[in-house]
Amino acid sequence: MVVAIPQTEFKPFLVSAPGKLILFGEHAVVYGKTAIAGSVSMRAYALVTPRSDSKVRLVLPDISVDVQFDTSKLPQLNPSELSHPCEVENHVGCASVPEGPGRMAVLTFVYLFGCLLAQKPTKGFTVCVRSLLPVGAGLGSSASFNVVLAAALLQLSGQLYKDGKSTADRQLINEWAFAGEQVAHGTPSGIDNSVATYGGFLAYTRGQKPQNLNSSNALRVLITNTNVPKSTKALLAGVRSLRDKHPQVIDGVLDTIHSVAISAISLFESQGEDVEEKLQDIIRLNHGMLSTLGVSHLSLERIREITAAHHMASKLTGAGGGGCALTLVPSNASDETVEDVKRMLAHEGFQCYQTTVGGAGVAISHCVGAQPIEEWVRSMLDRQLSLAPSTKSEDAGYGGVVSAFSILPDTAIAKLAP
Ligand SMILES: Nc1ncnc2c1ncn2[C@@H]1O[C@H](COP(=O)(O)OP(=O)(O)OP(=O)(O)O)[C@@H](O)[C@H]1O
Ligand SMILES: C[C@@](O)(CCO)CC(=O)[O-]
Ligand SMILES: [Mg+2]
Repeated sequence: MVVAIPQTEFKPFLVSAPGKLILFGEHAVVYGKTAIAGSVSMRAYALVTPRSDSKVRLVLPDISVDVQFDTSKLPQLNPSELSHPCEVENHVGCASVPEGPGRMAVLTFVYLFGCLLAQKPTKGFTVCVRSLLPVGAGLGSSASFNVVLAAALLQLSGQLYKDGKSTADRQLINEWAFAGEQVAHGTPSGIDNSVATYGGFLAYTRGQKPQNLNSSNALRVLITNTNVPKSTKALLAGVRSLRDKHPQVIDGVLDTIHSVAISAISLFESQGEDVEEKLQDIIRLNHGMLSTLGVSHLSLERIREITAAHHMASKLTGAGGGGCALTLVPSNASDETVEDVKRMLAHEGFQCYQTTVGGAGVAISHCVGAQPIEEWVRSMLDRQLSLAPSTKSEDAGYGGVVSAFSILPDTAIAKLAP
């Protein structure tokens, strides 16, 4: 049963969740094949603060959204009466949802609010989400956004019993975050929200419990953002239509991608001398298959060329069509070589990130006592960033996040409005 918390009972709280890096198996995972992915150290943060009126406000400075609704105007939704979460479009009623790039994010909020909170009289609150992840670049920014939003609304509805720490809490967060991904993308596999919820390094097959991978091979990975915008929804639809036209051919490609992921699992667990070389091979093979599916881009091919000249294999990661590429850096590559590659990539206008793979999933922290909110947010960000050991706060744009959050509470949040 849903029990909404009266506003006076809740103190501000902060939810965070990581982005993800898919090493092998994107797209094929949508069709029931296995993929391998891990969390990255860059995270999304949702700060939830109470209000004295009955409005709910959603502030998304990263995509220039600042909307406010009267709780009584938002639709009550029963998920079992909608054939798919994306149908929320037909139920927004008189709640005005902006056109443009923020529309999907707001619709997701309306959907989750309508399912989780609208049944009960709910006092007002503000949710502000900021992210250290590049938006729409293949690192799972939508999934971490959906995980923090789902966790925040579940927390407000009184459905989390252990602040998101128990298996049952995480399962619930993951289910609702998946619904959020469905609002935006139609047919996601669930891998992105699973990584953002559980964190770690895992093999994922749709409908099965994710399998934790304990890689004995510490991976050195370079992520390069092409800065070419792409639409995950359109790329998923493109692969679907190709498969509808040529089912046997495309199923063969998807099966090969599955075999690549299965080989990768055994390589991650083995110790042989040739493991790294074989991983480089299957990275190239996996990219070739993705290119066959039509989801590569000239910019991604350029990254492959530059890194190949330094004996490093690269592939697209995430939905493709632009976004990011990952490069496996051989353990014997000198720092000088890596810096050379990074310089050449930067020269082409690409942006490189260095991150570790694997780290904590969703985390919720509450503001307690009389601590000023700005101080508390800063200390929480410090603590939550330290969940991902390799992230240095200054590398990750920490200052930007704090300044967006620090002008909360609500009276000052108007300054964030575009
Ligand atoms: N910081 C954010 N604030 C608000 N909305 C966000 C934020 N980050 C992501 N989103 C939502 O997610 C959308 C981008 O999701 P999309 O799936 O296209 O890219 P991605 O998740 O970064 O890449 P991929 O799915 O390939 O890993 C944005 O248009 C927005 O709706
Ligand atoms: C392209 C895809 O496989 C990964 C997007 O990060 C889509 C999905 O699994 O939902
Ligand atoms: Mg996404």
